[in-house]
Amino acid sequence: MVDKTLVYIYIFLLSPSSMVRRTLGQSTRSIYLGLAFMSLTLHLLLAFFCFSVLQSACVPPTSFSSTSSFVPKTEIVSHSSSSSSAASSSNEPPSSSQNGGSPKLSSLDREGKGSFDEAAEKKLIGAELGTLKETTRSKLEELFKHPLYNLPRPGLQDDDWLLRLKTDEEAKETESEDKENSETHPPWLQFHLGISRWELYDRKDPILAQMTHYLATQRILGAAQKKGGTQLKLLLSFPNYGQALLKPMRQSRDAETDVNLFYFSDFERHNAEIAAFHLDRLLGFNRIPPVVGRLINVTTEIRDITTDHKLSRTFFTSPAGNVCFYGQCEYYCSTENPVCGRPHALEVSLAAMLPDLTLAPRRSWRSPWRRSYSRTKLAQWEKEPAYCDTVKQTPPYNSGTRLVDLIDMAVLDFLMSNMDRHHYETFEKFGNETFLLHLDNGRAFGRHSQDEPSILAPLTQCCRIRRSTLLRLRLLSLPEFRLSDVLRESLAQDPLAAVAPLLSETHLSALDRRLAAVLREVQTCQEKHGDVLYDDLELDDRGYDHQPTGDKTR
Ligand SMILES: Nc1ncnc2c1ncn2[C@@H]1O[C@H](COP(=O)(O)OP(=O)(O)OP(=O)(O)O)[C@@H](O)[C@H]1O
Ligand SMILES: [Mn+2]
Repeated sequence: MVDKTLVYIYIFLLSPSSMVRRTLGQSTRSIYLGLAFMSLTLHLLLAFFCFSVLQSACVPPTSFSSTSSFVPKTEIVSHSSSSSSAASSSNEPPSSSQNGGSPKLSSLDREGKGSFDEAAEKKLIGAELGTLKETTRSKLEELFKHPLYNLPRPGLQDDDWLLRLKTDEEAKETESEDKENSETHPPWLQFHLGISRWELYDRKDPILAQMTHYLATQRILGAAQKKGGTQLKLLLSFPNYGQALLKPMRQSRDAETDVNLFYFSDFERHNAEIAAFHLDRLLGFNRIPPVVGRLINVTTEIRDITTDHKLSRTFFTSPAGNVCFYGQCEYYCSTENPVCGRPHALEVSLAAMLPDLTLAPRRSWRSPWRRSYSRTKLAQWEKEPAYCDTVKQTPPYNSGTRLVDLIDMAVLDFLMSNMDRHHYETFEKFGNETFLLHLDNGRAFGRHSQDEPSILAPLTQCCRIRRSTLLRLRLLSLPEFRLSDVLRESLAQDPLAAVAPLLSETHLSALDRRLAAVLREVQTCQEKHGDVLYDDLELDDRGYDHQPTGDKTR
């Protein structure tokens, strides 16, 4: 800066004065020289002032330069690195550096506490304001420490696991070998082996973080269209035979559903699939397969590697120079509704695939509260106020946990405003005594400005709810664990959070509003009925409930 000032003075002194010499006479020359001298003096004074007074402003803040490395706006390379950059954008501290790069340690519920130098942070954001403690405490971590998220798990017998690798005899013979194998199994296989009668995964199992890391980072070896359903989705394959269900981003994240579109013709959203997985986990259900966001290159990671000709021939370059495709399906698979990269980069959701149907067949159940899927007709449940009485007497809703499971699902769907739950699935192996799979959440989170009370019909019409569910909902309505706060924190761990928050603040606050509505609904029920709560906290030690639906009440 000093050099620059001197150069400017030099130019000012010499250039104009040499011109003056050529054009003016002797008398005026002395006036100009006088002026030049004054100007030089003034500039020297100015330079001196800058040195003495403004020196600090000219020096880069070296003491803060180290902090810039804790907010890396880096490329999405791994679960842990992306989570730290995502957390930084919401003023959360990064996850522990010990977790860096290691999928094993980047446990989903350990986010929020890091090795970041607290003194440096105090300096940076001004701890004297007294807000530091508030901003660094992880509500998510606290929530998962709560006893309601650590209830004793039912004892599991052989027939309570979906898959088994070996018979008992074999396992005994090769116990150590077996243990070794379980450490080298690819994450998707470990995920499959962890599916039980009562839940899809154990929230505390490190395999969950390994699974999302795997989906977010593995090389894509194959991509083909997946049949079933109405909208475009792809089946990706990874090394070690892993697979994922891909749903692409089709519209801007915050685009609200067109008010003139029926729920069954609304676009599916990749961020809804991701957010639904996080929400279901926060509600303590663990009934949605792990879903993670990923930024893929449509050209190198789909177009160039796919052997699915029906898919590859729908690729084109748009007038804006973006690489697009549309595939073949019932809804929105046309040139007018392309899925486009920017120019190659595309946000997608990747869901872990469930075990193949040949290994673990599933049963699909039509929901008793299914909508009519007609523009003109109403469904039975919309016309009959006592509809639930009929359902309660109809197997499998007349015994076990099926009815309250369905009500759990209705609560999840109401919170995220998913009107498209026409069917649900269960694993055939477990018969009727098992959890319900909450698959296909692509049409959730379409509208934040409105709530859809009809989604809660199973709760309002039956006036039943699991005790554990209600207690967790109450917990999530407290300021210390506020649903919007824990979901924001949870979603910040997804790699795509580095691109933009997965749910806008408007959607997050809609969740708090809807949660309050659910609690009001339960309150209204309790004022009218005596058998609202289904006490699932007193089941037998295998999680079975042997009594008819009406008996486990409080
Ligand atoms: N993670 C998964 N693993 C294995 N199969 C899955 C998974 N997710 C979904 N499926 C299967 O794929 C089918 C289609 O998926 P999905 O329901 O998400 O598609 P869709 O186009 O949204 O369907 P719809 O148009 O009926 O709403 C599902 O019915 C389910 O059986
Ligand atoms: Mn769908």
